[in-house]
Amino acid sequence: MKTVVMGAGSWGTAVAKVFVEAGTDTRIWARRPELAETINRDHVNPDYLPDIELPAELHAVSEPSEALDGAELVVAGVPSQSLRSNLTRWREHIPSDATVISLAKGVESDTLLRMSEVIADAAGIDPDRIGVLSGPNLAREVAAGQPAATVIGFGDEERARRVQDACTTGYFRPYTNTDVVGCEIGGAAKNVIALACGIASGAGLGENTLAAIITRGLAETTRLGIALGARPETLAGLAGVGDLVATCSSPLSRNRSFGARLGEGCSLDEAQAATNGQVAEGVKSCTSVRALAIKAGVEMPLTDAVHQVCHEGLSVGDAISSLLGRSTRAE
Ligand SMILES: NC(=O)C1=CN([C@@H]2O[C@H](COP(=O)(O)OP(=O)(O)OC[C@H]3O[C@@H](n4cnc5c(N)ncnc54)[C@H](O)[C@@H]3O)[C@@H](O)[C@H]2O)C=CC1
Ligand SMILES: O=C(CO)COP(=O)(O)O
Repeated sequence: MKTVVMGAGSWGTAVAKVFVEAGTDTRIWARRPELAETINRDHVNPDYLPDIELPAELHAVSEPSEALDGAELVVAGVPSQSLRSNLTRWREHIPSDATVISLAKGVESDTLLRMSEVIADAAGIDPDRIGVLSGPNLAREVAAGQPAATVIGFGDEERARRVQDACTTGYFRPYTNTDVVGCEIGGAAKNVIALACGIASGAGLGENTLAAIITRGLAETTRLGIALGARPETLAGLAGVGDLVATCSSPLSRNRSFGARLGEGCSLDEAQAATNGQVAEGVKSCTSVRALAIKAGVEMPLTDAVHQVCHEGLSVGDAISSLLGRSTRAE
């Protein structure tokens, strides 16, 4: 399955390495020509994964037309809020029978569309050909070859199996799942809950608090998923609880680290400045996930609190008091 990964950030680069190591003919598109040159010459991505040696077979290009030429599988690896504008540029070069998967974990701000819906809308691709790859996959750990599992979500199971074959290695184990909605909601919502965990941890709170946030975060994510047509088992699986636990627990998570800076008292701008250009998707998705929940008539108190802390000036102390001040109820 001739594959191109469109986006050479940390996750796009790690995923391209996995596909090459699974024996798949793989290219990577980097926006900046100098990064493509460095990957080809030095077999390293110095900005995002500086200490990881990339396979010599991985060829990088910076022209979308060249990258997409003859691709049977297109892996979209740019951040959620830039996916639409990129697809508009890639659209005419995507082969008409190519399969497309998204790596991005977010919900588009203006439209509240999930990433697979953005791909269908912006590139005019049949939804049967669109899927996602989502799971507990911190890029640095996967790039280092540490054992990890993930989910390939497609409505069409046969297509999911072909992608699964193209990225199975001795350390990377993809499972298939036909519940694309569940995979996407799990991936987008966990970033928001990881921000909440970071905020709590930055404010000096301990493991009991974090366990409560993770567990109640899963409950509100599952409520939203079910309201949008997801299967609860998906949210109890790798793309749900698996990714939630990895992201909420790891110091490698950009969302958790971003939240920790807010919890320590940094402003949103100060926390943003400390990311070195890396994306913390939950900062924007807290607002779009909250809006999706309001539209679906679902309560998401943690997501609402994260949105208010990030974008409405609510203090961390007031957010905690307001969450604990909610009326008591059965679990
Ligand atoms: N890093 C990780 O561990 C994982 C990330 N993801 C998801 O993968 C997606 C991509 O994230 P990363 O690769 O980690 O991001 P990153 O922050 O490492 O890099 C983002 C990449 O997108 C490029 N980019 C940024 N704005 C762009 C634009 N407007 N047009 C074109 N390219 C643009 C950057 O140059 C960079 O190559 C996100 O949705 C993230 O949630 C999913 C699983 C793991
Ligand atoms: O999605 C991820 C792990 O599965 C990466 O999380 P962060 O974007 O918070 O680093």
